[in-house]
This record gives sequence, C-alpha cells and structure tokens, in this order.
Amino acid sequence: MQGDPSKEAEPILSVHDLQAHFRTERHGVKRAVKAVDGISFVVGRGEIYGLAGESSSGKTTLVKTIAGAVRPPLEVVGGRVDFAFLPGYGGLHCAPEAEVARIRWRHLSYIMQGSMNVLNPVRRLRSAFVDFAYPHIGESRRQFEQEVVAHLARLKLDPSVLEAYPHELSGGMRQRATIALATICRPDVILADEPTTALDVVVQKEVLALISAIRREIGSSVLLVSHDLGVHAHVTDRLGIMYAGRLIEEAATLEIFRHPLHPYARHLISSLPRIGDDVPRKALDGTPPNLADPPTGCRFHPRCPLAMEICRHEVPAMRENAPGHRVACFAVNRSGGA
Ligand SMILES: Nc1ncnc2c1ncn2[C@@H]1O[C@H](COP(=O)(O)OP(=O)(O)OP(=O)(O)O)[C@@H](O)[C@H]1O
Repeated sequence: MQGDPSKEAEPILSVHDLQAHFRTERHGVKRAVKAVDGISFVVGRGEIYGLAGESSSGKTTLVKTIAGAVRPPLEVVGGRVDFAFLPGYGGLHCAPEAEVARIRWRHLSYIMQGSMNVLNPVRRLRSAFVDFAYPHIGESRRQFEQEVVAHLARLKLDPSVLEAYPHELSGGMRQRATIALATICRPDVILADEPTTALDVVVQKEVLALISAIRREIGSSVLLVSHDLGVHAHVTDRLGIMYAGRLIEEAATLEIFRHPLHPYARHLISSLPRIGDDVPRKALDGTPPNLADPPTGCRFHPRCPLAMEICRHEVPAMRENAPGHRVACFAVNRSGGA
C-alpha cells in the first residue's frame, strides 16, 4: 500500500450528527418527518459497513443524503458528511456542481434500490457506460471499450449485454450490469441500497459474492443497506442498526449476532429463523413510531421491555459499551451490557 500511513488510517467517510427531515405541508399544516435524526458513524477504507433496520427506519433517506441526492421535500437540517476525497464542504449536498460531477462514479457511486433507476430504459447499456464512465477514465475510446469488456468479464457478463436495452436482461443480469457500472471507475466508496432485495436467493448470493470480490480487488469501501440480516451476515464487516431515524447499535457484524445489546437489536437477532428450532418467536408489542410525531426520549421506549422513567424524557447517546461496540440505551449502558 502506498502513501501516507496516517491518511490510510483515516476513515473514508464520516457522518456526524446528521439530521435530514422531509418537510411537508398539507391543508396548511406543516410537518417534518424526522427520517434521519442525529446519526454519527464512520466507514474505514476497504470496509463493508452494513445498515440494518425495519422498513421506514430511515435507511434509504440516510444513504440518499450521503449521496447528495437531497431534493425537496427532503432537507438537511443539521450535521455533516465528510469524505476523505471531498474535504471542507460538509457533504455532497453542499458542494458545487462541478465538484459533484468530478466525484460521482470516479470516487463515489450509488447503487439505488431497483437497478432500473440508474439504467435508462430507452438506451442500450453501452450508452450508460459511455455517459457515466468514459469522462473519468481518460483513455482513448478504443482502450475504454476494452476496459469495459474486461470489467464485464470480471462480473461474468458477456460483452453482448452492451447492445441490450435494460428490459432485455434478467433481474440478476441487470443488477450485475449496475454493479459493473458502479465499479468500473474503481470508486473509493460504493453506496448500495438493498442491492439484492428483488433477486431470488441464488442470484442474491452471487451478487453478494460479487460485492465482496469487488471490495477485495479494487479496495473500495461499501455502505450496504439491507433490511435482511442474512445479507449482513454474509458480507458486512461492521453493522449499524437503525430504529426510527436513529442509529441504536453498532459493532463488528459477528459481535452483534453473538451479543446484541439494545433490546431492539436483541429482538431482531432472536427473531431470526434457525433450522430445527420450532419454538414460536414472540412478536414485538406495538408498532414502529410515526416519524412526523415520534415519542419523546428514546424512540423505542413505548415498545421496550427494559424502559425506565429516564427513557421517556431523555435521548440516550451512543456510548461505547465494549471496544468497538456502541449502543444507545440507558438500561444497557447502566448495567454494563449484561
Ligand atoms: N418523499 C417523502 N415525503 C415524506 N416522507 C417521506 C418521503 N420519503 C420517505 N418518507 C418517510 O421517511 C421515513 C424513512 O423512510 P426511508 O425510505 O428512508 O426508510 P427505509 O428504512 O429505507 O425503509 P424501506 O426499507 O421501506 O425503504 C418514513 O417514515 C417514510 O414514510
């Protein structure tokens, strides 16, 4: 590895106290959906960091904000996002357009939910590669074409896919093509939002193996969003669990599977099906909160078996309970995580 070792140890992405709300108005009544509310974490170089949490916990909004895809009614109301390759702006949403164009695909790529969102349905795949990647590669068109074909082969795609329209490919092939597009410029960071959700189990495994291989080969860091803990168990190094717009626990993925601390994380892990174990799983009481009017204090307190008086009034901070294991829970942090 080349370069300044202190720089290599710096995180590639740091998110600090990020708050992104949807501000809406209906019949003259204004409301703010607090989809991302005070989230802080870092992603190291070459690391695959997972984000888990149930539907509507704010995962997609967090990734969109990090990607700079902030359009009304979404607004960043506080905090910052720092990339090692984009110092000083506090996030892509604050950077000038020229900087954003310089960074997209080359330093940062974003695999959105549903591969059709990136691929233009009325243009052949070749156009997508030329439009997105060619300006960054800085080679002759012929060399560029050769590089694209070699990269497709790495992802087990035949060069003929370049002549195809997106709807002519299977879901798995489309997702591979999207990953090829997102990785051809060897970006420092890949944001992947539910990259396997619409795929069958076999293709899902292939796509996850691909993401691991890409990380190994080109050294990219990956922020991978999935509601499916099985996906995280397969590929992520560290895992952050979100609940109602906040990060409530973070640790090495294996550590969370073995020793979940937050009552919500414990519930998620204990609900996972295990072969041969037919003990009925207990559902969590209550429903996820309305993020336009979330509970005061800890947002999980109305459903929490350990809730205490303080949980109703004060927001628990993320604290390191054991080395590398952070959790936001008064009950757990007071008892030392037992
Ligand atoms: N355009 C919008 N206007 C208002 N509220 C929105 C909008 N988009 C999302 N939300 C709300 O923001 C909250 C977080 O949604 P988000 O899609 O980020 O969650 P998620 O964890 O990614 O869920 P899923 O896994 O279902 O995509 C939800 O309460 C959702 O209803």
